[in-house]
Amino acid sequence: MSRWAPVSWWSARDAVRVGAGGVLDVLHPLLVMARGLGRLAALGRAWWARTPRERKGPGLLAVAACGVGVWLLPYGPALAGLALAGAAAWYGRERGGAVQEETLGGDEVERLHTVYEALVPYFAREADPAGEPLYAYDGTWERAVVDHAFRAGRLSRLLVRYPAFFPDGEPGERLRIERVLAAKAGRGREYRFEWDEERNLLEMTALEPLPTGIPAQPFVTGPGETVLGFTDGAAVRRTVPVLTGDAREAGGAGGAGELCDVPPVVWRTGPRSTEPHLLVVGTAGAGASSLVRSVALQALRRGEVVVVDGDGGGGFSCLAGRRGVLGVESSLTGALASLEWVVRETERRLLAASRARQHGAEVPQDARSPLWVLLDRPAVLSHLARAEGRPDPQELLRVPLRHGRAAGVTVVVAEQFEAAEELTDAVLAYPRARVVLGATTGEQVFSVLGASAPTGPVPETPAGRGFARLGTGPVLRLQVPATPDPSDETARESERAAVRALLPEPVRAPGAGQAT
Ligand SMILES: Nc1ncnc2c1ncn2[C@@H]1O[C@H](COP(=O)(O)OP(=O)(O)OP(=O)(O)O)[C@@H](O)[C@H]1O
Repeated sequence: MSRWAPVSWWSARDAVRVGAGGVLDVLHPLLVMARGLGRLAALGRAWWARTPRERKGPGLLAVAACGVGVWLLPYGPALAGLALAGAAAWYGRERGGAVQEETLGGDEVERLHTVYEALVPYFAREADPAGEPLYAYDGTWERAVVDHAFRAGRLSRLLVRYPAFFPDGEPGERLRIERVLAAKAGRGREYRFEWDEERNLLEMTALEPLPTGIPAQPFVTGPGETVLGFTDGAAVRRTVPVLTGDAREAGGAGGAGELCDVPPVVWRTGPRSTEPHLLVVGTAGAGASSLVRSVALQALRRGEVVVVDGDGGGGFSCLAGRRGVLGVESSLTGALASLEWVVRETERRLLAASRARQHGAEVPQDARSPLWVLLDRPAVLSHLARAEGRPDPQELLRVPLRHGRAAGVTVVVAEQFEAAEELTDAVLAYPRARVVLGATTGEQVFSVLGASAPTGPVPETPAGRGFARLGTGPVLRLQVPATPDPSDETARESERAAVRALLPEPVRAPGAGQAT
């Protein structure tokens, strides 16, 4: 063939392909850098989105200060440019990045298939009119599993599509699916389930355990705010600084320790609160008394409390005779006397507030300062009252429960599930802030909170672990701060010391009886 013969079509295409490949090879470093810069920008955006509002300003300030520092350093900008290029190259690698996409191994494919097979009995239906049903005994997981992620070889996130006929509005049906998924994804972890009823999607995410052992301490809160416990970062927009238990132990009880920011469940009380009263229901020994004690210690920072300890074993004697504690009662007679006083006090406050308003004056301080009525296990006293033919102490709660919000009176009732049916209608109806504690069933959670728990079965339930719901808000996982009775020798000494440190000063010599 002559040197000058026309080039054939195929050889021209080969030449273009080789040329394009060469150009891509030459540009490859630039492409990697561009991808890395994009990923760094995405990480920055994600950090910005998850940073609480109050920490954004200081964060920006720190970044700006670093920028000025780098600018002033000799060769600072050049070194910063090199560091950025290095970071971009690292994050731009083909399989690199903070969020590394895993190629599915055989084991992972098998796990997804197992999960799919476990769901088939619930999501498949005989004689499905759909030509190719999503779930079938001889089907495969690829169409049903929309997204998934594995961490350390275990399923950490799963998004599945379910058929439209599945009754996803029924808590019982949901619970069955959640149990199956939690079992197949691996026991020993807690999972969050989110049902997207509009798109027939169910998302399961493996959760980190909540922090346990955070001791009682003066939490950074505003007036009328009470920290019930701690929850997931994604569930609330706020964090509070706390000293962790280990840090306090390291530094000695109450000593300076390492601070860490944790997301709290904050309950707001007072005249503008939509959830002015709290109901806690727990299994025996789940930590309901500790939660009441924790609320009492926080309430005493700004108000006065009356405590009724139904079975006398809740460990509230540490509060007796302290400033702001108007009474700690465990007998039926004492409880009735205290609660009758609370009723009269609520009415007095209402009257004083109404008179002040009529005269266009400010409501006097003694008619609006916070008064807390804390009842632990009232069912015991109700039973005794019935046996002795005396009035039920719970009936006396009707007035503060109904009018307490306007009178600055907050009621907290804690009871065990076994005796929950002894709670009166008023106690069950008025408290709109609710907590369940302990190893509870889905039905128990629903009966108290009026909504299902967002997570499946809890593998291990440490004391003080449960769920909280404020009004009609979402159900939040909850870990109550460790607030033991200071005389409980089974509790950790550092935690007991932390409670002792929070007790208000005594108003009379120890042993002189209870304040009334
Ligand atoms: N949040 C918590 N962190 C650590 N330990 C806790 C927590 N809450 C409770 N405990 C411990 O669990 C035990 C039982 O707590 P508590 O007496 O508060 O439970 P309870 O539900 O009131 O039980 P009961 O009604 O049977 O007295 C105590 O030893 C207490 O120190």
